[in-house]
Amino acid sequence: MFLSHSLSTPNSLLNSQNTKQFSTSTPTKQNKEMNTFCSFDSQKTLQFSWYNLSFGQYRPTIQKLKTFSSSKGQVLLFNHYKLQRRRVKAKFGFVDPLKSSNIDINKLVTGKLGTFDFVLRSKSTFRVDKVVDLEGIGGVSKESYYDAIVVGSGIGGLVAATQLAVKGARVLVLEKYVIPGGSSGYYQRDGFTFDVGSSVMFGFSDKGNLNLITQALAAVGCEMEVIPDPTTVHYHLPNDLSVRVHREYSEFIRGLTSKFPHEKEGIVRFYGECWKIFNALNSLELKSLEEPIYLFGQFFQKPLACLTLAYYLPQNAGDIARKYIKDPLLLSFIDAECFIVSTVNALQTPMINASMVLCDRHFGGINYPVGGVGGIAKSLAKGLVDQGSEILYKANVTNIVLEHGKAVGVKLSDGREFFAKTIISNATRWDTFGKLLKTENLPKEEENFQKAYVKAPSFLSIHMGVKDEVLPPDTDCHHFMLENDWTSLEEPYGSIFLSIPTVLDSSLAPDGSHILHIFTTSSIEDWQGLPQKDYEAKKELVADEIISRLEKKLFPGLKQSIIFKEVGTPKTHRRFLARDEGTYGPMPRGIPKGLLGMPFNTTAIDGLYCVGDSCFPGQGVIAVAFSGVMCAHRVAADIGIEQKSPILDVAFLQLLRWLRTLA
Ligand SMILES: NC(=O)c1ccc[n+]([C@@H]2O[C@H](COP(=O)([O-])OP(=O)(O)OC[C@H]3O[C@@H](n4cnc5c(N)ncnc54)[C@H](O)[C@@H]3O)[C@@H](O)[C@H]2O)c1
Ligand SMILES: CC(C)=CCC/C(C)=C/C=C/C(C)=C/C=C/C(C)=C/C=C/C=C(C)/C=C/C=C(C)/C=C/C=C(\C)CCC=C(C)C
Repeated sequence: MFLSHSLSTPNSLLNSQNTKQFSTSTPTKQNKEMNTFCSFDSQKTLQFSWYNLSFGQYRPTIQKLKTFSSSKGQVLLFNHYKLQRRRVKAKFGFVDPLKSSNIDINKLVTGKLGTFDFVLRSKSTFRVDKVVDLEGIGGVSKESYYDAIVVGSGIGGLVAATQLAVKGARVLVLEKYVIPGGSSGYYQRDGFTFDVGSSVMFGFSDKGNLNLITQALAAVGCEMEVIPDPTTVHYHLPNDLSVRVHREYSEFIRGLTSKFPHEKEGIVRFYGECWKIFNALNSLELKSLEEPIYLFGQFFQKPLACLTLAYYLPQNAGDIARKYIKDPLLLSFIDAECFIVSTVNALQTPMINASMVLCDRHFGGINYPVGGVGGIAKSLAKGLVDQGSEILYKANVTNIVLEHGKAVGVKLSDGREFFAKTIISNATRWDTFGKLLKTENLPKEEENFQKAYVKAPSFLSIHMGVKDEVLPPDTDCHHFMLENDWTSLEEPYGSIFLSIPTVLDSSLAPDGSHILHIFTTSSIEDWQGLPQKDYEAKKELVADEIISRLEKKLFPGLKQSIIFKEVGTPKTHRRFLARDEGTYGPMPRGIPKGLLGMPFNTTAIDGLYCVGDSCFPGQGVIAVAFSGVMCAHRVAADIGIEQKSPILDVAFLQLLRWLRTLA
């Protein structure tokens, strides 16, 4: 795989109009040809370092970059690097810079060594007129010791990594799969680009403080083109209750009150209370709630907003809905509103989380990234590299290495080891503490978490390509369907989620066709222990039933229109996302005290942090983005690149631990 990116953080010197590019090839010790290119300005100042994008099990490390002028007036630049298993010295020569006119400073400089592909990017400054020596590899390079290693490149992990990188930390992200994104990744088949998971993007607008995905991208110089979705979701519910959630809040309220005129006041008051919370959230600068200097600062600057949030922290949406609404059918509708984002009913959904999503869809609106959701992770990964940090794919972390009880590194399934000041796990807490850490006892904190939360079920996903004539005109992008019986809402296969992202972005599918991503909750137990043939047959059978239900209720002729179909089960989620039992995230065992019991990013293990959906505030792409922002702030404070007070920290973290026990 050979990648080329555009350089989004060019150094001012490299930006010079007079920048030149030149190339050469030099045999290495292994006698393999290597071609490299580099750029420099007319003042003969070079700026770059090596970056490796794709390789097998070796990780070249920059040791030295050195330059000299040859008798022919040529400029040569040498780089030593180390392969993980055995060391190889390599020389990189760059010839005749001043004669070359082939300049493209907007391209990252790419190179190849044997089977390795490289990208050269700007970093350090060198005078090109200095003759220097080439020897001197030895010991572990400082370059291979990181400020933070992030295990996993889901949105949670990537946001933590990029936020740290822009603060000046050197980060290494290790991803088991071949592309970034995890549940927010993508895959391509027969001309279709499928989103692995949800296509509903909250926090992706250009308004306010809560557009965390937009902000995470902007932090690393990326901006994505988006398509506004006029309808967040179209509900198709029992008793033919059909509700469209319009982007315009007033239109949504008008639509809902027309179905429940007797509950008009209750509707306005319930959603009004959500706005109170949303506005409080939106007025804050969002950083780590585990960092007391920041938190006290926010209390000082915005006491009302902070007290509002503190008040709602232990509350659930269902209780508040019941204060205003009496009609059981409308309360069931509120359950559905919560279920689609939390996989539990309103009584189990924290009020802060419900408010966040029930308002953001009208405030910033739901926006779909052109080219698919996968572009978000790709952009973040590129931004990370542009900041001088690194991401390795096919890097399956099997162990978190502890030294005197502190997390100091990780070990991969192929034997490679990497070390850092801090380790951040984007694997679920169940995977982190059940698999990656080989400690005998589960820390008390994690025990408490596992007592309060269970793994939410996974999904059965059907990705289909269909002929476009099967969709009526004005079909919405997102649908939620529960046909007959409200009691099936939370049952496996009870309700059906459907996204048709090609309604917004037709470039995702070949002409004349649409993508249907259908998913429904399903548990791994249903799919375990089956011989391969029976497993395949069961997939077909269950998928066929789901498609029949959609055909009956929404799209007559659906089966006949299928061009492509691929069915994934909880086992698929487990395999590709490395999530225990393929779980969608944590789900409260009983009625939680809002968000009070959710752990933040620090863990009982010194130097080990968690990020992602098993951390505060839970499931959801925007939620894990927030968890990434919080984690980066806490880690930055702990490694000394953000302000911290050790005394306050001890007291405050203990207080938070105690508060969680009240949940
Ligand atoms: N699970 C789903 O079905 C699904 C679907 C749609 C959206 N989502 C959303 O995405 C959110 C999850 O985001 P997230 O950032 O917490 O996590 P994530 O699951 O999206 O990403 C975790 C990443 O870590 C990698 N990983 C895990 N263990 C690893 C290991 N040992 N070594 C190397 N890499 C490893 C995985 O391959 C994955 O890329 C969910 O809450 C949900 O809202 C989930
Ligand atoms: C600390 C203490 C003690 C105190 C203090 C007080 C305060 C200040 C507080 C504060 C707080 C805060 C800031 C908070 C925050 C929060 C947040 C941001 C949250 C967020 C959330 C979010 C979420 C949850 C989201 C979610 C979402 C989701 C899940 C989505 C999903 C989707 C889907 C699945 C789709 C559907 C589809 C169809 C229908 C088709």
